[in-house]
Amino acid sequence: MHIVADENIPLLNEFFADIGTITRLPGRMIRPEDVQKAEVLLVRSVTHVDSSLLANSSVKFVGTATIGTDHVDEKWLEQQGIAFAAAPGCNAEAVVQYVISCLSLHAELNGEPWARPRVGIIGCGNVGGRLRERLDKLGFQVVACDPLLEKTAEGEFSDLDQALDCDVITLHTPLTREGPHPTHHLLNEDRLARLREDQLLINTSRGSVIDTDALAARLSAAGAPTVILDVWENEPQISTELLEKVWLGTPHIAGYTLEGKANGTGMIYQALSRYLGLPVRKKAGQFMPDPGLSRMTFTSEAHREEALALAIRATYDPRRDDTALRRTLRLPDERRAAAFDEMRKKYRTRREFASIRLQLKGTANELQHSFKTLGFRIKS
Ligand SMILES: NC(=O)c1ccc[n+]([C@@H]2O[C@H](COP(=O)([O-])OP(=O)(O)OC[C@H]3O[C@@H](n4cnc5c(N)ncnc54)[C@H](O)[C@@H]3O)[C@@H](O)[C@H]2O)c1
Ligand SMILES: O=C(O)[C@H](O)[C@H](O)COP(=O)(O)O
Repeated sequence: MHIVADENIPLLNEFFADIGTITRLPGRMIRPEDVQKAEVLLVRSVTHVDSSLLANSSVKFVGTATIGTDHVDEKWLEQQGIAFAAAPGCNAEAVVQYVISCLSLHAELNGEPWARPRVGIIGCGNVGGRLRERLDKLGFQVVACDPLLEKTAEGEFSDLDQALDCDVITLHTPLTREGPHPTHHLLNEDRLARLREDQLLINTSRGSVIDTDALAARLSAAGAPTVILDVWENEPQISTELLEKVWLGTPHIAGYTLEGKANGTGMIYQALSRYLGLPVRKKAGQFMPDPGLSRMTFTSEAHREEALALAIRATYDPRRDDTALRRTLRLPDERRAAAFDEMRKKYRTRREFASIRLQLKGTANELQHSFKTLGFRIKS
């Protein structure tokens, strides 16, 4: 069996070498001639999978090792009888931890208590739903907006305007252009105009959920909100004007923990195995190496806010990725897009909170509760 795969999918050999022969290609460069004789195509978010790529191919199965599926024409695949599998939720935990790190950093730099702001979560699926639960347990006031879920899911939901009125607004919708609640340019000029200077807006969903030109203009006007962007319109050709104006900008890596990426590969391996009628023998967890940092100790002196900030930041500090992305502003225009992709390709090994075991010596129960809620492991 011939498998064509994006070279940035981790653990390709470990999961797929005994299923077929793998041809690895840069995801943005996969062409119709590359897949013509392939039976299986494995991609990440940068490969557009549609009739123009697959019409003359022998591909029978497409897997994307990502949560987002806006790069795949699922309707066309279905019409052609081509099986399709994505990896829902694979890196949801990574994105939740990215948002929590941003919230913690913002609170610390503004001298604000950690759990004070009201957080509006727009889109409450795998990422937003998990974030909602986590923040609820940590004592945040959460305003959840998800018009597609509100009729079926438990819990209270609010409308978009209520979510957009919160101290922090965080976007977790898919990118959609059709249906009753399309998200393309959901945050348009009109909605952006209503945001206030004291608000923090975080986008880890897809760049086009916000209108770039309108946001750049809003950030140049008086009373602009603080903005953190992980995702951008027209990646990898992102707006340098916008990057200069946001508080933190990262190169679409919110989901890039080792666990998140490996889960994505593991999920499409499972789907392909089931499709081929093969036994599912491997799991992402078996390929996880020991983390570089595996233990931290806090004593009874530990102040809750500082201890949480320290542990969160030791695991992930968004300023590191922001600094690296901002360095690309110095490059000539024609090299910037390649640098964006290169940062993602060579992204360091980032681990999740659960990879760290905390030793708590006589600390308050409240601190222990917060650490556990965040997902750190506590050494008893
Ligand atoms: N930055 C990253 O690295 C990264 C990583 C993972 C996922 N993502 C993006 O985040 C998105 C969300 O991920 P997820 O796993 O939570 O997806 P999901 O499909 O589990 O949940 C999305 C939720 O958004 C809701 N929704 C749809 N349209 C909406 C609207 N107009 N207003 C409010 N809610 C709406 C849906 O009902 C659903 O509950 C993905 O589609 C992907 O594009 C980005
Ligand atoms: O949808 C997702 O899962 C994420 O956006 C994913 O992390 C994107 O990473 P890429 O596929 O571009 O490597």
